Amino acid sequence: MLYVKAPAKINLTLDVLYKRPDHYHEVEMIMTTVDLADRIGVETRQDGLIKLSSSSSIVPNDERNLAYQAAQLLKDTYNIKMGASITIDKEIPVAAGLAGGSSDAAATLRGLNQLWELNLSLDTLAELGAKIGSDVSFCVYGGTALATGRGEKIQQIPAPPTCWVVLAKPKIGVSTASVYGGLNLDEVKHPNTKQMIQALNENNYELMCKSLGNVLESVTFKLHPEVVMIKEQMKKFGVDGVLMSGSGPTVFGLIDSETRLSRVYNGLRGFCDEVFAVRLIGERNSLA
Ligand SMILES: C[C@](O)(CO)[C@H](O)COP(=O)(O)OP(=O)(O)OC[C@H]1O[C@@H](n2ccc(N)nc2=O)[C@H](O)[C@@H]1O
Ligand SMILES: Nc1ncnc2c1ncn2[C@@H]1O[C@H](COP(=O)(O)OP(=O)(O)OP(=O)(O)O)[C@@H](O)[C@H]1O
Repeated sequence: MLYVKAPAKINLTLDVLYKRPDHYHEVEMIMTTVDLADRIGVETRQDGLIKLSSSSSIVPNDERNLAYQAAQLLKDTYNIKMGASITIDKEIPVAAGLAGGSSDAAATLRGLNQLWELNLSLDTLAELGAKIGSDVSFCVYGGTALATGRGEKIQQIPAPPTCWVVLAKPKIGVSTASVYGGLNLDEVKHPNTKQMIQALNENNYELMCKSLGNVLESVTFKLHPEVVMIKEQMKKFGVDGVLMSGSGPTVFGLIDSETRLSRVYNGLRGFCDEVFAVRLIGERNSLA
């Protein structure tokens, strides 16, 4: 069995520029990886079938699973006769705004590329990944990137200053399609993407914390007031910066002191379903 790491992502910024005729939204967002990861195992099957199992009882084990779709897409595109057994050790919460499914698909592409000796470049895998979902291309590379288009155009940028990240997810799942669908661009406050890029270029932690912004917060906050409450609690417990990731409902807080980290972590565990304290990684080579 070959094992591949599938880390979660957070959005440091998420801006929507306009709605496109194909019903997707043109986005501009800065994404980075955190040290909370699923573990994907891949093994060749001589019978040509794709079989998947996972440690989670809520993700499907059939062709609805994004990792299954990744294997099928590779097989179909390159006319591969071999099959694969895929296992998923799920650590990333599901439907959380952390790209868990997308990262599983990306890790499956990387893993099978190696296992089946296809020698495809990461750029080729990212292009394939875009057919599965908008976040998959970023997850193929990992690291830190500016994503544009519908999210599939990836430009690597410097990793953020290292710090702690507290992730807090309330007991609800959010549908990405309905959040984008509920967006009113006349109402939103756009994040300053350029300023965030400057912060990363300068390795400036304070400016990074000040530049966090996500236009989708306006929609998810209206649908789920408990997400607003988590954001307020994080501020109260003393994080340096706080934002909802993706379409939510996970909220993340950035902290650079271990003392404050335990205060925030313990405080949130009191009333939030799933809380994680992890490191911001943001380096491309961390996928090994
Ligand atoms: C919210 C984010 O996670 C931020 O990183 C992504 O923009 C969403 O990425 P994703 O979950 O991979 O999204 P997809 O599976 O491609 O799309 C799910 C649905 O979200 C909406 N969608 C997604 C991406 C985009 N740029 N515009 C959209 O309007 C569409 O209704 C689409 O049918
Ligand atoms: N490998 C997988 N892991 C998790 N969910 C999966 C997977 N494959 C398919 N799904 C389905 O995808 C849906 C979204 O799950 P996921 O955890 O990827 O959401 P997310 O973190 O909000 O994604 P994003 O941040 O990319 O919008 C769930 O309804 C789940 O059933």
